[in-house]
Amino acid sequence: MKMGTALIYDEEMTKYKLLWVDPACKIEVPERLTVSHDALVRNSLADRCVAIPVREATDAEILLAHSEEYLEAVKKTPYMTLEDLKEFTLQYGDVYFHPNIYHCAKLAVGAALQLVDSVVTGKVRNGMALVRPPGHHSMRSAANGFCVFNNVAIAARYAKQKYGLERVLIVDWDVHHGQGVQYCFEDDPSVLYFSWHRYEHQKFWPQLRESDYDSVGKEKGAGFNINVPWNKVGMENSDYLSVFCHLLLPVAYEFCPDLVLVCAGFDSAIGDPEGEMCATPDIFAHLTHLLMNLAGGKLCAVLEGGYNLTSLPQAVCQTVQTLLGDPLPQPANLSGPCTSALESLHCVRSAHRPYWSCLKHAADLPTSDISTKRIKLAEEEEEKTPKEEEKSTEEKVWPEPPKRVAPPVRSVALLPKDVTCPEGCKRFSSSEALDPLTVSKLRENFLKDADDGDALTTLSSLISITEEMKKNEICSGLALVRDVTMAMMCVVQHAAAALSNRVLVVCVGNGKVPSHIAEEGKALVVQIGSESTEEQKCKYYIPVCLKKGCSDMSGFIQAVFGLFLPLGYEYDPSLVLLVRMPDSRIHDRMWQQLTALLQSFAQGHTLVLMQEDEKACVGPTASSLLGDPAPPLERLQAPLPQDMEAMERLRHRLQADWKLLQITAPESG
Ligand SMILES: CC(O)(O)NCCCCN
Ligand SMILES: [Zn+2]
Repeated sequence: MKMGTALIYDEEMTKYKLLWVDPACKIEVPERLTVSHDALVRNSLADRCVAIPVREATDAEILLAHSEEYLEAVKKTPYMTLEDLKEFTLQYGDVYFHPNIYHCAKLAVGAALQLVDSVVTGKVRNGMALVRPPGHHSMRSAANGFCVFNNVAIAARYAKQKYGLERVLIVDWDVHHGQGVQYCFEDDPSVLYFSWHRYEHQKFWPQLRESDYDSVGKEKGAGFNINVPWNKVGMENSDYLSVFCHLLLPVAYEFCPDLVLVCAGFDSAIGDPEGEMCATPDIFAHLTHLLMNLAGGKLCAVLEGGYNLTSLPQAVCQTVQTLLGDPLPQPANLSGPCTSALESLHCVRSAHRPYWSCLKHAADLPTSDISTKRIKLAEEEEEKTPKEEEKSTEEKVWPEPPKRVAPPVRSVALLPKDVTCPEGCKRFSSSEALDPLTVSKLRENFLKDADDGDALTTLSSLISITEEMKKNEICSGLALVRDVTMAMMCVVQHAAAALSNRVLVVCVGNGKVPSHIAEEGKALVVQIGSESTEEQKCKYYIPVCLKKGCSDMSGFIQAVFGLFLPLGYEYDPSLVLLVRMPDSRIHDRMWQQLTALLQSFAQGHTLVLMQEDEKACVGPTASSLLGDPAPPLERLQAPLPQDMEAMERLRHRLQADWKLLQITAPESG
């Protein structure tokens, strides 16, 4: 049964503010919370969530990440005069105190813990806590960067202690480095901390040497701290997606967390005065979705920063709407990552090569002088071509995120009569007959013996399904057919011709795929199997070979993140056709992960084709199409080196045509 999404908010946390002049702190205003919550209410998202009340954190909970002397000191602030508060604040950096901030800081921690309880106990599937003060900069004995207590660090410790979780992933997409979280867990292999942040070669606040990519963690925690420094402003959606696909997700799946906590700061969105980035609010729908199939969907998002009162609420709504399971928006103009982002991505992947088998094949980092020279060269290169993302004073403008309308029918199933329709799916029966022209075309093009009534019914039903997807009357569908290759041909032919759709075809397993359907670019066909099919003929037919075939989960997941997702984002199809070739030998869990992840594209319009003897796959496929989180894969062992090298060569060859496949800066000079 579909579990809900928690929303944790209390207006008490708006009842503190800056009481004196401090340019560094004036952006942290109560309105950040009110505009975010009001937007959720206005967009009818709040009432679709399960409202969970906040509570005050106990001393013991706060002491999970802070010292007694610090807690005792903060306890005194409610009784301080304005002068005392100013005095007290001076000992910390870029933060302010207020008579009510201690109360609000306890509520912010308590909100995060309530969210953890609701998600881990299964009362809800996932959720978001809208809190202030934020947390990720605060340290064991110091407030910092508008933060008093480290909400997410405490939540991670609390989840491990109370529920015995072994591994917790913290994803920090705030535009600042959560050094407080890094310090908390840098020697702890049970908490993987990932952060990207504006850095500009240590020129940007908090200007810490340890925020750079070579801080990989200490002692037993080596490898479990991942810093992605943004050395230029103006990063866009492509930069964020590239880092997710080529770094965070492969590592996160290898880590196989029991819980995902997100330091959900939205100052990494366009228009924010702190981040000065150019990623649009809808990208947070994709970032959220890409994390939702880890840990069986147990995801807790806790607000950190976000200071533009227009992009902040938009990004909060995009995040919550995805947590609720609504179809994703079409990703906005993906132009490929910029050189600076590629330099950073390359450096981080190289720094973490020793710790993650998915990065083993990452090219070696050149010796330091070459790398800085490369970076300098790359930057000079970029300087020469002034890009719009240079620091600009004029107000940034961006389009309102598109409305994400969930079609009346979430998923249909085209099944032989004797196969029961999974709960939540609607059995498809081709009600209206197709127009005779289409029927005659079907006969001549696809039917061996023209009067094969069943085949004709099946093919015409598939065509009807794609037409109803085009009209957004249904979101997705699955079909058991006698011949998946013929069905695939028919759908691609029709979708390309009649519906002028770009179709992404993902073929899982061996089998002859008539690559001519990819010829003119109306379809992008990627096929993954154990046979190295004939060399890739054209840009739109991409065969991926795994020595051990699709049963090799670690090789498969590398193909999904390193190839399928970047290709899919760049191709930007309006229909995804997922074809399970006969005896593909793919594990059900891997199949469900793939079915879930491919819904990143085409606003979730996914049509799954399976051979009719694969009845056992109908239930699991349907649950993924209905938005249930795919069950976690077990801990992945190393992918086969020869598979990874083959994928490297393939990626290297394709990246000229497909920019999102790049993971290193183009050879400069
Ligand atoms: C939570 C946060 O990361 O947005 N705080 C940013 C503080 C910036 C101080 N210059
Ligand atoms: Zn921030």
